Amino acid sequence: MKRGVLIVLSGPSGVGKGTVRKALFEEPDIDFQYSISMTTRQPRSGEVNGEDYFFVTRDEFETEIANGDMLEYAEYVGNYYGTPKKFIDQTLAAGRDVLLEIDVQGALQVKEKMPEGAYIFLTPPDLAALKERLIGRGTEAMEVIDRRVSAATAEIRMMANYDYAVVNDEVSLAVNRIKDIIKVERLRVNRVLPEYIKMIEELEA
Ligand SMILES: Nc1nc2c(ncn2[C@@H]2O[C@H](COP(=O)(O)OP(=O)(O)O)[C@@H](O)[C@H]2O)c(=O)[nH]1
Ligand SMILES: Nc1ncnc2c1ncn2[C@@H]1O[C@H](COP(=O)(O)OP(=O)(O)O)[C@@H](O)[C@H]1O
Repeated sequence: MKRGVLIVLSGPSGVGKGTVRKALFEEPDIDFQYSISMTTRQPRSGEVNGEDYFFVTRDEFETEIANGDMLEYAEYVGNYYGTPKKFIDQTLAAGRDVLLEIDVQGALQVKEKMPEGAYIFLTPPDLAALKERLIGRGTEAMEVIDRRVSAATAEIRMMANYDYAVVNDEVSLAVNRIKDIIKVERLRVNRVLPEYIKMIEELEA
């Protein structure tokens, strides 16, 4: 069976990853799965365990790490965030595509292990827009915002490690660009060829 495509949506904090990912999954014709991350941070009001994140204790998270069950993880502002490995392995093996929405550190770890994925970097139209979005979201103090913006400049340089750059000027436009990327990724020779090789081998057997 043809393996599914791993799609990694990443980019600096405040660029709109969560917003764009949610809008993408509201589209009627989406036929890929979302990899739900695990975190030790407290759920925010309205967040649902097993939908937004798997919310676990530090002990539980550290056990997962020790067992080798995390594809990648990062510590961010005192909390662990990570991607459970089993769901991704099983879904890709079943021929279904999976989307991960993770920070830049995490995406680079995944790329080392799974370079065959499609790595999408979401960019702000400019740095002023990034700062305005972080202010507008109203979840961080000004000092934290300034730190996130300066972290973002370093992260933008990491774009060199990605396959695609998608500007998040308008959410619906960014969503359409990502849908186009996924369509193209499914047509890459290295995804299609193994199936044909198998057919030829069966014919020759
Ligand atoms: N490495 C890694 N980062 C993650 C994962 N899930 C979420 N993150 C990142 O962790 C950071 C904090 O996430 P969160 O607390 O939900 O805040 P918010 O995304 O800034 O609203 C964000 O940059 C997320 O993209 C994951 O599975 N792995
Ligand atoms: N295209 C956009 N135009 C204007 N504001 C946006 C856009 N995309 C996201 N935002 C806003 O920017 C803020 C940060 O978005 P969020 O999805 O939380 O970012 P991230 O998940 O990358 O940290 C939110 O307040 C969100 O509503």
